[in-house]
Amino acid sequence: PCKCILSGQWQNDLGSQVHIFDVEADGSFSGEYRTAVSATQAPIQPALLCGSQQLHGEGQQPTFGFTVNWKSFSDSTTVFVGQCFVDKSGEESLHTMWLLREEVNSGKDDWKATRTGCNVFTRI
Ligand SMILES: CN1C(=O)N(C)[C@H]2CS[C@@H](CCCCC(=O)O)[C@H]21
Repeated sequence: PCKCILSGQWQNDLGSQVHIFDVEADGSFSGEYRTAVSATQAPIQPALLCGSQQLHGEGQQPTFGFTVNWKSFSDSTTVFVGQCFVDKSGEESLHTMWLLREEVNSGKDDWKATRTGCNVFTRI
């Protein structure tokens, strides 16, 4: 069964939505990230993402990673890394950790430019 092929629509507890397009034979994919919360007054437009997932073997709980280039925000970038889990009733979830790097004006602000967190996405 093709469990945890990441193609499709996902949502997290912050209300963000991720649309992952087709996953290639080498595991690579692209997609869009729509945040529900806006850090600025700029209108929210979908940000592009690209990444890859493990596809080898029968293990149906593959690891993956992807990068989001924010459009309507402060020239920041987020990288996500995680694993897809399937529960007893076949429900899939993406357990991720992320690093959000904002662009700061000078190197002396470099120390405070990266936030981290963890986040779970489920299919919608
Ligand atoms: C909405 N979010 C979300 O669904 N996350 C898992 C976290 C990690 S990416 C961040 C949004 C960053 C928006 C761009 C910016 O504010 O510079 C936050």
